[in-house]
Amino acid sequence: MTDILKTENLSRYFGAVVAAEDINVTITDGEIVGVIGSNGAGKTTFINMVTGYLPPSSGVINFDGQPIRNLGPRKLMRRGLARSFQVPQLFLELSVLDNLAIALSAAEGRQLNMTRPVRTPERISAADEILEQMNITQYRDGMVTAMPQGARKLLDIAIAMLGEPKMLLLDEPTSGVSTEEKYTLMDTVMEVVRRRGLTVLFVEHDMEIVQRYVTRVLAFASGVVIKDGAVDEVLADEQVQELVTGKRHQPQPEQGDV
Ligand SMILES: Nc1ncnc2c1ncn2[C@@H]1O[C@H](COP(=O)(O)OP(=O)(O)OP(=O)(O)O)[C@@H](O)[C@H]1O
Repeated sequence: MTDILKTENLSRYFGAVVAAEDINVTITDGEIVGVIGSNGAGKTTFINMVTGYLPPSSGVINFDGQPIRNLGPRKLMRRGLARSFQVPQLFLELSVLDNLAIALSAAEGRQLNMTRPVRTPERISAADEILEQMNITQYRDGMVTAMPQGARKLLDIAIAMLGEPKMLLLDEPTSGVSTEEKYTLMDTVMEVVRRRGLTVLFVEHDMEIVQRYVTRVLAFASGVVIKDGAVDEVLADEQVQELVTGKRHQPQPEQGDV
């Protein structure tokens, strides 16, 4: 197993606010890692720095063995690092198919051009393939506004997968999604992730989702990683319970224990 993402002393300050400080994280190819932390803990700042949306104040980011700190989101996407957003970044008044065709055209590095059709046979075929894998084919020809929130999240993640990334960073994939929809959504995403052998890092507030889908957790508090380890170990940690999850996530005693 090789390292795919490595950060060294990665920091970001907004004036006097310490949004992230000395983040040292190494992610191995194929890992599924959860990022937890209370509001304002620095999770999105970390994801934004790694994906080129926010320049770090200091520190190093290596992806796939190369330094990437000065690269923007487009270049990173072409290197194989893609992301989805807490609020899906979609053209609401366009069809689902057009959203995918436009994203594919951007992934190919093309500017939109009135004289060139955005729907080419190759793009339609690639769009149909990902729609089927994400179980959202039924929405293909309708506008994004006609999709429920869970399906919009799946479309946003589908778009992130279009450039055949090696690693996917998901910012709160289940936020705003109903309790009934969230497991179906995560099962669908994880099946595609497994089939494609992707590495995933995802920010999540829902500890049931964290426990079910990740093997390793990074716990953030006040811009610092306070714990990095196996999911059960991190969720059982006293400091994590105090600062991130609350006491209700303490492991329950086995039946018969006194
Ligand atoms: N553009 C900005 N300007 C000033 N301060 C910012 C900016 N972005 C983030 N911060 C601050 O940096 C800190 C970390 O914010 P961040 O959004 O990374 O937290 P988070 O863990 O993602 O929170 P949430 O779970 O609420 O999304 C917070 O104190 C926040 O107010």
